Amino acid sequence: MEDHIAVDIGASSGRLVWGRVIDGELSLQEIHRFANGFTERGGHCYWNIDYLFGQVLIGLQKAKQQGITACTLGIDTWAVDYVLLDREGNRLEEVYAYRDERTRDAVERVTSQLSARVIYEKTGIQFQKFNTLFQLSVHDPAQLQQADKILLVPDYLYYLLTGRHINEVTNASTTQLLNLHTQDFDEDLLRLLSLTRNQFAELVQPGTVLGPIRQTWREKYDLPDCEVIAVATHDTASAVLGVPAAEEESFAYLSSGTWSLIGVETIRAIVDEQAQTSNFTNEWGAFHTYRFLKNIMGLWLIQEVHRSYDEQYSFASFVEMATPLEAFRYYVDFTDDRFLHPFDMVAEIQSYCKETGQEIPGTPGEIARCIFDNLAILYALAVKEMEAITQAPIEVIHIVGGGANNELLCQWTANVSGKKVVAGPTESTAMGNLLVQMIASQKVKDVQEGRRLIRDSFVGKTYLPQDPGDQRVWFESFTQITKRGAGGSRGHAGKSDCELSDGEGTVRESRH
Ligand SMILES: Nc1ncnc2c1ncn2[C@@H]1O[C@H](COP(=O)(O)OP(=O)(O)O)[C@@H](O)[C@H]1O
Ligand SMILES: C[C@H](O)[C@H](O)[C@@H](O)C(=O)COP(=O)(O)O
Ligand SMILES: [Mg+2]
Repeated sequence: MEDHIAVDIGASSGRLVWGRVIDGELSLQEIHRFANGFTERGGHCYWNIDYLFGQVLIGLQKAKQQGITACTLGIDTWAVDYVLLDREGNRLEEVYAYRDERTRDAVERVTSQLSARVIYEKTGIQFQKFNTLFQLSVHDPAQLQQADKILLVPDYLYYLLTGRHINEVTNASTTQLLNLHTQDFDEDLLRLLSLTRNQFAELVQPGTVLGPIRQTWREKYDLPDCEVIAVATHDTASAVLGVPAAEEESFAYLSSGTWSLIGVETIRAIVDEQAQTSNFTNEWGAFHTYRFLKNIMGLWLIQEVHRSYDEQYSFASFVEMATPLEAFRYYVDFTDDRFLHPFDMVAEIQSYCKETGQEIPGTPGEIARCIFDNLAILYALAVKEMEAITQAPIEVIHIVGGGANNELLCQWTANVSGKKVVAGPTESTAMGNLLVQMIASQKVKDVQEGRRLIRDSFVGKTYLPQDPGDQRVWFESFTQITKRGAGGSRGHAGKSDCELSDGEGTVRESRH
């Protein structure tokens, strides 16, 4: 098969991207783009999964109209959220969105039955209150008992397309239900949830061929003849595959979209106390790797500010307004759960600054600058923590996803971390999705060859650190103000504060 189509659905937008290797380069074309986002009804947050599946079919129909008659197809989406199916394959209810408040106390409830340390040693997954483990722990038990199959969102889209039940491993690992040692769902955790193994599906690796699209869709829509392939269906796992790193590079990736997922690729999980205290995760990667990473609140913050200002400013204009302003006038600990789903993000940021005795950002540019500056500090802290935990130096940070377009944030990530930053590709998730399809189709030999193809096919932008002199001031001010805290529920990140010593750039760790 020469043509490949990636469906990449993030929390804020989705896209279908056509890819083909032409004269030794990866040629891409965006075929269809659509908005995504959860809606709130009756005090709960839901995804519109029927709308999303409809957009996939519309995108495939557009592909056929553009002359793609036969192709492979892969789907990736955000993590943790799931669908309950009955024996006939019908959805038992709406699909909850992970920002739903129902899990506010779920971590404490679960870890009172099985300790956090035991759960972390079993799974290696960061404690985020919206992980599937915690969502299922607060789900109506009667509904759970009726579930014949529990599929994650991309698994469900694959099921709708092909009729096949699967749980693909990279996304299944984000449930915090997979056992690192057995490489299967953990029996103790399933028992704690009163669930059984056969309520989940067959665990499959990226590259597994699932078959054709069901005849029922091909009769209703004029679709290409597709060979559907399970890719790295967790969008971040695909994003990591699409990072154009050279084989010899010691690199960190930063998948910068709604979330900022910053991490390194490892071949073994790291589940020591230091990793747990710093709330790093070991999500499963493609080809038997692990994604040792940390969730940082990300560009959700500016997406919500965009909404607070009635969408009158583009993301590019926020960057333009923020760029000329003084750096680090405000310090905000965006790991605090209060920023996970506030009613009004602008007001929440202003309240935090008032509560911590700081000046209050008032203009859209000041709010944006506050967000970008403090994200840069959190990225730099995560890099310092990873170097301390893995004992491996990080030479370059590859920023991929929509955030690669944010020149201010890319530059200040370099300034505060002291590392070289390479920005792009924006569509690394789609490229990683295509990469698995091309490996499965034997068009590309392996990940290294695929990354070389991506490197040869697009030009990234390099940012070198500037103003290294002020780093210590920024870190120490951030640490002092955020340690004072501002009320609100702190994130489940057992944060360790890395502080720079006297400017040599070495790292001295201090812990709460
Ligand atoms: N031109 C731009 N300038 C600045 N930021 C941008 C630009 N384009 C996209 N972004 C940022 O990228 C984010 C979306 O990234 P994306 O990877 O598409 O998110 P997701 O996959 O989570 O839906 C936006 O929220 C915005 O902050
Ligand atoms: C809730 C999860 O942590 C989240 O989905 C994250 O893993 C992720 O995949 C974010 O992807 P975006 O493209 O929505 O930023
Ligand atoms: Mg994304």
